[in-house]
Amino acid sequence: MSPTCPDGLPRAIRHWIGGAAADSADGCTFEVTDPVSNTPYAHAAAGGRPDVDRAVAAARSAFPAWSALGNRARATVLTRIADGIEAREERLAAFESYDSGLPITQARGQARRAAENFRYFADVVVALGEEAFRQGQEQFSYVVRTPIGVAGLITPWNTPFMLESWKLAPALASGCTLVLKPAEWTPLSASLWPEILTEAGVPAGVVNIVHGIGEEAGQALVDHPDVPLISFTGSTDTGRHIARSSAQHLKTLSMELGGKSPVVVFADADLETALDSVVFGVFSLNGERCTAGSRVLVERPLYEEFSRRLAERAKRVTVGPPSDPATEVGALVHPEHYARVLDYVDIGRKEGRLVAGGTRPAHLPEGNYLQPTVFADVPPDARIFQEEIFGPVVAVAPFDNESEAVELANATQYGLAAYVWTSDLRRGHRVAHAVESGMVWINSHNVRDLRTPFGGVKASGVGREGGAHSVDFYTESKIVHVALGEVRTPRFGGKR
Ligand SMILES: NC(=O)C1=CN([C@@H]2O[C@H](COP(=O)(O)OP(=O)(O)OC[C@H]3O[C@@H](n4cnc5c(N)ncnc54)[C@H](O)[C@@H]3O)[C@@H](O)[C@H]2O)C=CC1
Ligand SMILES: O=C(O)/C=C/C=C(\O)C(=O)O
Repeated sequence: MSPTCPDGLPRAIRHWIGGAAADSADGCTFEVTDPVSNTPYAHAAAGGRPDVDRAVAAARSAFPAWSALGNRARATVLTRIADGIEAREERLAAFESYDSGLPITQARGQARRAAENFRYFADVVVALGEEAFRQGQEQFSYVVRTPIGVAGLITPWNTPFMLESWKLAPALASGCTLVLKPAEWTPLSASLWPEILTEAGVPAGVVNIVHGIGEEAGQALVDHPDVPLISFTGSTDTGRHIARSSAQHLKTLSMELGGKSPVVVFADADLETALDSVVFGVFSLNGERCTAGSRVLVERPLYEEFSRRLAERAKRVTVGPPSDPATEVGALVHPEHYARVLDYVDIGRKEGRLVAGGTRPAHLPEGNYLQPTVFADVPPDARIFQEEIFGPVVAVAPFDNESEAVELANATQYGLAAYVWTSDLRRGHRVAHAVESGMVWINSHNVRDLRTPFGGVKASGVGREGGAHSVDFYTESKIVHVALGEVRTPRFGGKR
């Protein structure tokens, strides 16, 4: 076990079902490792169908009372959850950083964002009104919004607790009860939910957590007939598989999938700010980020200078132990993922020109560390231009004019985020409109506004979450029409 293990590290990570910690029905567990020592530090319960069945049953029995509670009362509980997260910021960040390899300073930021998610959705549902429509003096129609039932939430390993909170908060605010299946590589921070939720007064059964392998616990949740909705964040391949499985029950789906987000830098851009943003955008969170700007397209007159300076900056990024406050890039989550990223680096050596990184830092002989890596002159058909690497690796390519920039930006199957840098705002908006992506930032890095729709197009996902979009997703709308005046129904079948 790593010598830097945080205080209070559990040796056993258990399910949370109906308000109580639980082992799997068959007693199965799996080993959980940290990305610095790559040795097991705990065993986690490996859930299967019987565990998911129990969790769904608990969520179903908690649903009537929770959904009937009313938005304001649920918002009060959400605010207490936010308080509980904030009170544990340090422990939460230490757990997250230890388990996932995220630098501790960034893990603290993610813990704060998790609390913000709960405060934000508490405010959203308190402010929520319902729509009404009037047709002159004849008819009045109003929308009744009801929580959809038991939500199935399946989350990834890249910023585990924050992304769990991004689904839990709107689901709970909307009146759903839920079953969460955290990612198996990073179950540690989810082990803090039970004490946070219990302290906040969340009734037993409202939130249930089943740990386990995706193909077993996750699949059982997707297949369960009493779970009408799945919110999934993860890889595009798994998303496609879940969509196919969900078709059987016609489930409501939200899919936040992979990305290969372009950063388009025009020659008139503010070079220093654009550089800062590109470096942060692809190397923060270890590059394990769906919205990472992992393809940088630079207008020809600026291309050589930009590539050279990006390489220089990448070489100066501090790679180090996740627990060190000076660390900017920590350890990649798991040896399997590390090997996959290294494979891409080998592929990139043949496809582009390696100008920075590509190797393990000399001062870190153990652990899943990679020096931030920059490939220049990457052609658009290269695998490192097309495929999501999900690590600290960036592909850089030149373009000659605006239409070529848009063509290159759109030349992958993905369409999650895009970034445009130019001092010509008209052009910024034109490019933003032409780029095929769910989100575009102009002269800005990935600054989030929780009121805005979050999600992608093409292979990057289906649906939007964030703000009112999340409430729409976790509720069903029913329209009630009522006649206001005299009713003149066309008469069939003769006179009265
Ligand atoms: N936020 C994002 O955009 C993410 C993208 N990825 C991409 O995916 C690649 C592979 O990562 P993986 O860990 O394999 O991601 P994944 O998509 O397999 O895992 C995400 C979640 O889905 C669950 N899952 C897996 N198979 C399932 C199934 N059949 N039914 C229900 N749930 C299932 C997993 O247990 C985990 O909780 C990464 O290298 C990266 O490129 C991965 C995680 C997050
Ligand atoms: O900011 C959000 O709400 C979501 C961010 C998600 C990612 O960065 C990710 O999945 O990598």
